[in-house]
Amino acid sequence: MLDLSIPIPNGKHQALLVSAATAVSAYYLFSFLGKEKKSGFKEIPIPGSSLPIFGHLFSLGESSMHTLEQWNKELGPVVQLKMGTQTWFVLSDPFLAHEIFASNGLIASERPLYTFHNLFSHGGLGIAFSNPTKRWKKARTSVLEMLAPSRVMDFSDILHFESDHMVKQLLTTTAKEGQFNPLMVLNAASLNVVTTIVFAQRVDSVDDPLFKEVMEFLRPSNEYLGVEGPITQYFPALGFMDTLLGTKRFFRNYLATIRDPLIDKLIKHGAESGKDCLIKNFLEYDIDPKDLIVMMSDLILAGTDTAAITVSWFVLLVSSRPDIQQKLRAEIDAFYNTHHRLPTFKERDELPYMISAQKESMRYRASTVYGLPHMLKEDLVVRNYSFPKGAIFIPNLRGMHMNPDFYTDPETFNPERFLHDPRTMTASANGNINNRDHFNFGFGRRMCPGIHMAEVQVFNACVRIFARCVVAPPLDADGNEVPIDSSISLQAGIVHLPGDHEIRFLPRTDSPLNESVSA
Ligand code: HEM
Repeated sequence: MLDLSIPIPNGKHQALLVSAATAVSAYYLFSFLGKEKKSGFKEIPIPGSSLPIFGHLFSLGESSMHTLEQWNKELGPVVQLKMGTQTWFVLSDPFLAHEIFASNGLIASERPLYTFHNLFSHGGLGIAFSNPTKRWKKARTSVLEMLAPSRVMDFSDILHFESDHMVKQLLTTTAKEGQFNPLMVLNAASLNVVTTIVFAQRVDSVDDPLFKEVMEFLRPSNEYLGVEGPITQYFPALGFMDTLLGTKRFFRNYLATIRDPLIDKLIKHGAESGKDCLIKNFLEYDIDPKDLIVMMSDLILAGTDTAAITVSWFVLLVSSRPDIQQKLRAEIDAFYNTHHRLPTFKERDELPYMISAQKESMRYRASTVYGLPHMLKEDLVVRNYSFPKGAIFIPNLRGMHMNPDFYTDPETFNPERFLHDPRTMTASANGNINNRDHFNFGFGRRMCPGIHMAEVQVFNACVRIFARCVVAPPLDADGNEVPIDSSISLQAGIVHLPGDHEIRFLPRTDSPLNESVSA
């Protein structure tokens, strides 16, 4: 294990921080990450678009992502970083991560509760940013029960409806605008799945005021709560900067005026609605109202962007690959011609290429690079590594997905990679680590409880997109197709999305569903 200790800032850097008030941020921190330690520093360029704004940075993580991936490649599967007063261990070995998080889950499942996580979770309530206490277990169990495969099956009509609606929007927006970034349409669809199931409420389009309200809630949380959150969480001595720059006040105010009222409104809507929805079940659990707000906001935060970005990466990756799209369409059409309807998730075995391509897309471009950090409750020795109590583990999911000891030729996008493994992602994630497909959903006791719902959502979305559309790259001014560069991405806090791009969804002329498209 190599120790890449990053020193607490010296006087010069401190002065720089204080004088450049608006520049205090992860920018500073990650410019350390962009330098190779040992003798002297090697600068690694940081994308010019990255500007530090009020203590956090939207896109700088892109640089840290490549730096950490490189360090893991050069230095081994565990890189130790001294982040001010904290010790981080960045892990890129899936076997080691499994040993730590799954085999030693009882002591490796805490969350580091930083300033903004603490504010977001109202002092450790909810699920995602709370420690594994009895209360957390009860809250997590309630979510696991409600998102269990049998329950998700009950929501099939909702899931199919939202996928169909989304495809219509993708087609009509292309017809109107020529080409566009589909992320918001995809976001509205994944939001609708969560809000319809939980609160019996949905938005009809990205112009719906409720959608805008939800986006206003999601953005700051995603940015502040990602691994590259504000610098003050690594240097408690700089805590005063949160006050000085107003970041704490901003975040408190944002929670009090945007997040909490929005979630409260959704809860009331669901509770009073005449329709079946999960909030009624949650209310039966006798959960403290503040806790309920945090739990529900965890679900929206965790379940909206992640699923939408997953679909966004998939369509981007195949947009310049007619050969792959042809195979996807052939499977769907064959199913349709036999059954006269589109396949449900239960019938996925008839679409092995689709399953494999989805898994590969999630491996090749995951919607989160680091997932969420875990913290160690007690000292732990695994193999010949010794991890101290309080150590923070950063699962480098991208590093794992590009690890040549786990995947053959990992840098190649190979949709056929998982043809031999049609298991659901839930089965794979809970099975033998040697055969796990990918690591998008994290590990052990903190593994994503929405894994099944996410997989069903992504499956439905992709089936319906390729049943009705040809996905095409954008055109330049001369009308020539310009392939989208999938190496350009944006590390936007918790999530990792494709760089800004445009794409086209063209109606298929050869689809057996053509009549329903024009209907
Ligand atoms: C493709 C979509 C999704 C991806 C890639 C994803 C990924 C993740 C990851 C990496 C974690 C952290 C795991 C860890 O700490 O080891 C997580 C946690 C979580 N996810 Fe998901 N997720 C997705 C969809 C969903 C959905 C649809 C929901 C629910 C509606 C959801 C709810 C949660 C919750 C509540 C947690 C916190 C669990 C805990 O801390 O105990 N996620 N997710």
